[in-house]
Amino acid sequence: MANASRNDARTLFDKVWDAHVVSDLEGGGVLLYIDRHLVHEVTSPQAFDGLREKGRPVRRPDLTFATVDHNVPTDGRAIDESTLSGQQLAALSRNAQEFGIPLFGYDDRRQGIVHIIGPQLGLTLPGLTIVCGDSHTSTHGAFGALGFGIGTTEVEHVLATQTLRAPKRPKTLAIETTGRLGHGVTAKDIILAIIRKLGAAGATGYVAEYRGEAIRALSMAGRMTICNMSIEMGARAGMVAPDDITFEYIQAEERPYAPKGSAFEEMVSYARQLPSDEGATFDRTEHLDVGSLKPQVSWGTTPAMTVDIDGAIPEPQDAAEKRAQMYMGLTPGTPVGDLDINTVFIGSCTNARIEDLRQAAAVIKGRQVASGVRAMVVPGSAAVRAQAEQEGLDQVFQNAGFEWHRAGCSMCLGMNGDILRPQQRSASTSNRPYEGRQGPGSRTHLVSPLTAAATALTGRLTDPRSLI
Ligand SMILES: CC(C)[C@H](C(=O)O)[C@@H](O)C(=O)O
Ligand code: SF4
Repeated sequence: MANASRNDARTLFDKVWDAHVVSDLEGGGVLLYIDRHLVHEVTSPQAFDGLREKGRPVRRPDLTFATVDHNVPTDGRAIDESTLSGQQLAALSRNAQEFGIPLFGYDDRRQGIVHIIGPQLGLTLPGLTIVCGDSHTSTHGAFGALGFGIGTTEVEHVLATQTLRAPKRPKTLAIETTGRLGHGVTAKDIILAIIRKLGAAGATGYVAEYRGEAIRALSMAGRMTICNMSIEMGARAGMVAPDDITFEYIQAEERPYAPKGSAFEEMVSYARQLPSDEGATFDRTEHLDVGSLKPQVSWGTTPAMTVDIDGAIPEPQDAAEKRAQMYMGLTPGTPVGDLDINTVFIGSCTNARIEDLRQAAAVIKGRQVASGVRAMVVPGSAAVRAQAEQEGLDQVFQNAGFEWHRAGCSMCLGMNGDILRPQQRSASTSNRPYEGRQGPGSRTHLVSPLTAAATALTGRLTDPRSLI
């Protein structure tokens, strides 16, 4: 009996995956049922065109939700329909209307970055499969959902069938954390440290489950920050087992799509079965003690090229690191704290929730942005923006010299025209410091909202622990 129960032990991932298998595919793999399909304007136009050509409707418009995020202007500029950005926005409006899908458009108070609004509206729930034509769909795993990005061809398949062909079952990776975060060190620093340790492709083929006391102690915002960046080490998805913190978040009054009353109770009792069973085996296990963790900052062109905030640019270990240092304009041995920053960007689906804005505001309150530094806050959703304004955070930021923007992806990838000039250096709360991502020639350093705020005040990459 003991043996039998040990063999039956399953991980969180196994349970969610197994519960969604519709059938086996010929030649291997399975057909997976999809509970939520989130759609944005960049990866959906060809998918809708495909449906139109074949004369197919959207199978479950009630499980499909669209928003505009990547291309929306955040600085008050009008949408210009002569640009590719404007055309993608217009196409999504037309497609949503034609196919009967709810769209949280530019002026809707539910609008925002797709991975911020799913949880916020109560669409993201434990045990669901959630897909979107966007790699950071891993964010939703913070709820014990299986969320992952899909390509545009798959977007069309999910629109048409509400299922996804999954040729390969991912392997499982346990990331065991111990210790308690020190003052001024955050979830962003945990995930940067994990990626630094495992490498930018270190979790390819795996679904990561973040476990242990350091994860259990995090708010949902922190857990989302961590799951969000799972893809930055190649993981197919990241997950955290649901617990009371999860249920409290879902129960908050302002989540229109969350289950209520007995439906909520049912959801909770289902979710309580989901955590990995004792004795469940993972294909691989990694460990991180966060007790001595310092704020992290990326120096290179992948999130794995990261050091402690009080560290220095390392000697390049390979051609990729050498190239990254050339691109970033860095010499080995330079203390990170000596690097001058032109722009501070607080935003993105990694770190633009109300908790992130509150943390940053607490650092800058009553202080001033260093002269010559452009500092901007781009809330992750219209609702985050409204909440921040209700709390007076917009005033705190603006009094300090920050720009206060509308919600969207903005300078995370610069599709909407919010970009750096060539060779300008940013401290950014986003998730990818790739070449050219924040504009041609842009140099991005990934940091937490606390570190971004401290950096805005000094104009140099700054340890927030010196200011709080
Ligand atoms: C535009 C979209 C396909 C892309 C992604 O998939 O991640 C973007 O959101 C990003 O962060 O680079
Ligand atoms: S905020 Fe950045 S990472 Fe997130 S969806 Fe938008 S572009 Fe992608």
